[in-house]
Amino acid sequence: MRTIDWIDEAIVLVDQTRLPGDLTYLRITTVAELIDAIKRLAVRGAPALGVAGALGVALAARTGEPIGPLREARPTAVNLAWGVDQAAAAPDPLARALRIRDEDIAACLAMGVLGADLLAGHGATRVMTVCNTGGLAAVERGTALGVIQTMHERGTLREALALETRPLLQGARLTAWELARMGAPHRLIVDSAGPFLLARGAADAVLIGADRIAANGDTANKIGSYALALGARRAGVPFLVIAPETTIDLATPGGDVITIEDRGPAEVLSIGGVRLAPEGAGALNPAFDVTPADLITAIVTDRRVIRLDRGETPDHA
Ligand SMILES: CSC[C@H]1O[C@H](OP(=O)(O)O)[C@H](O)[C@@H]1O
Repeated sequence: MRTIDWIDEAIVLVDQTRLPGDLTYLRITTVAELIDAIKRLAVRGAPALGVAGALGVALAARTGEPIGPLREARPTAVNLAWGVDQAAAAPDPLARALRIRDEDIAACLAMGVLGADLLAGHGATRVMTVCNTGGLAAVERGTALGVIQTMHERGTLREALALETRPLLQGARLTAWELARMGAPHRLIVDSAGPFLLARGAADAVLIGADRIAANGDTANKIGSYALALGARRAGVPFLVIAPETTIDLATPGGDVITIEDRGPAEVLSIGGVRLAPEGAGALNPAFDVTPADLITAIVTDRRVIRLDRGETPDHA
């Protein structure tokens, strides 16, 4: 099952807003439809957004729609703008987009091996993760959850603890769905339990994905990642970022200048269309946070392991 693909002159993608209840696909034939799917997280996850952006340029070549609004549809994941730029600069945008798709499939396999090898070296069998970083966030297999899948396939996964990931519940809805499909041992936890469970020794390592990695290693990822990094450091367990090279943005010097998507109060005040908070309550809803490089043990990409704990950085490793 590919999360996103090009089939019969259209983008076909899993509608992730319907999971875990229904596995359904959207057939996208205009850039406007693609932008809507990106904004409502029918398609989501940095690598998947890179492929979507590139395929969107191929659509625009057919429909004549502008690509600027596509490039800006979500600001934090560097991959979306990168995918649009790559395809727009290519003589054949569709061919370039299909290569990006295939490169992502290979990258996720490579990250799984490098990450599982690194964790084996630490004797880690119980891992904690936030949000969703499986095949649903890429084309196939994914990043951090791709490492967990590789561990499971090798028989070295004792348990994955997945944060539910409020407010949109990517962990409870998507990661738990993917882990169940692969038959991997897992349990869900509420987000605020993560640091405490690390303090109580519930996991041997924390694995997260990334939406944008700055040149110094500061990493933007789903809200809650920073808290896990603080908890991991206090507990003395490795904190690993798993992301393809395409998520590294050397043009961004540090995390302080990364734009953090604000998704507005509604997602916090209600859930599944049911109002949680009293009328009149306000809410803050940053979709991502930034983990400083000095709290990250290593960044595992499809080509290398960047040991931030040894002074390496993405621009010097
Ligand atoms: C494979 S990295 C995916 C990355 O994207 C997620 O955010 P969202 O669900 O809002 O697209 C989260 O930050 C993941 O780590």
